Amino acid sequence: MPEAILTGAPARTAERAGPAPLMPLAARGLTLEVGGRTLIDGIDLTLAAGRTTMIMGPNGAGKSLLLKLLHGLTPPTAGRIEWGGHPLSPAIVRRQAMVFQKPVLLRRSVAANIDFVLRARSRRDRARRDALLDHVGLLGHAGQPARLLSGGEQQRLALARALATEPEVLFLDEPTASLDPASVLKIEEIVRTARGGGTRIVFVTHDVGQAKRLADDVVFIHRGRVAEHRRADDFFADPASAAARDYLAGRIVV
Ligand SMILES: Nc1ncnc2c1ncn2[C@@H]1O[C@H](COP(=O)(O)OP(=O)(O)OP(=O)(O)O)[C@@H](O)[C@H]1O
Repeated sequence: MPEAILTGAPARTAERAGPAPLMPLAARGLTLEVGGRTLIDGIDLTLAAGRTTMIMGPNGAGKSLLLKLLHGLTPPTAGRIEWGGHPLSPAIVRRQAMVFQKPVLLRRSVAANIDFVLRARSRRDRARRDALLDHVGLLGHAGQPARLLSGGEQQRLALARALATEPEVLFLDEPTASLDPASVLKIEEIVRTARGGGTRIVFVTHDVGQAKRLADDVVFIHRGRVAEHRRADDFFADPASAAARDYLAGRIVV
């Protein structure tokens, strides 16, 4: 079974030249104002290839909005985003996928949810679908209506749908926020495998333990700005910003 089916991004080698790499990401002066409120306030951010970035910060800091801006779901009111030196475009967005806290699924069977994505990419093939379902532990549920799955299973199906697009960048917005610990670990394992296969992970979480388990680097957002962006070990050992220090110490940060 080809590794890419399970892990997301196909290997890009000299022999198999594809489009230019999406990384690094460079966001400059990224700003979003809505109704006179500055929700994202001049963010400068550079993300290198081959890593898992965890985005952390208190409620309302702007984490989800940042993800939506980077993935092109919301246009900024000022600033720019470049992926691999190119402005964000529909072609770039198609090379990325996003998973939300509430799984986005079709009211069809588990298998049909994957078939739909594969067909949209002209890659429908039963072996491929079954490999994806097996990878997320849902092969035995293939014929069931997706809406009857448990919350954790639905989220694994949402992840399988995202992986079916072979994303080079996978955005995850609190995908495990309402799940039990066993489901959380299963999803983390799938994310880890995707990263191992070369998919760039950008993951919003409130769960400090999860961030420690997965992060190569941490972006801490506070009041629509990057309070700090550090290697994970450094961030957790000695956060530089007062907001992150308070957050990690369990103090209320507003
Ligand atoms: N479409 C929108 N229009 C107006 N305000 C918005 C919109 N989306 C988000 N906001 C506001 O922007 C701020 C940041 O929202 P965002 O969802 O990015 O926060 P967050 O850091 O992800 O928070 P949480 O951890 O609670 O999910 C919040 O004050 C929110 O109410």
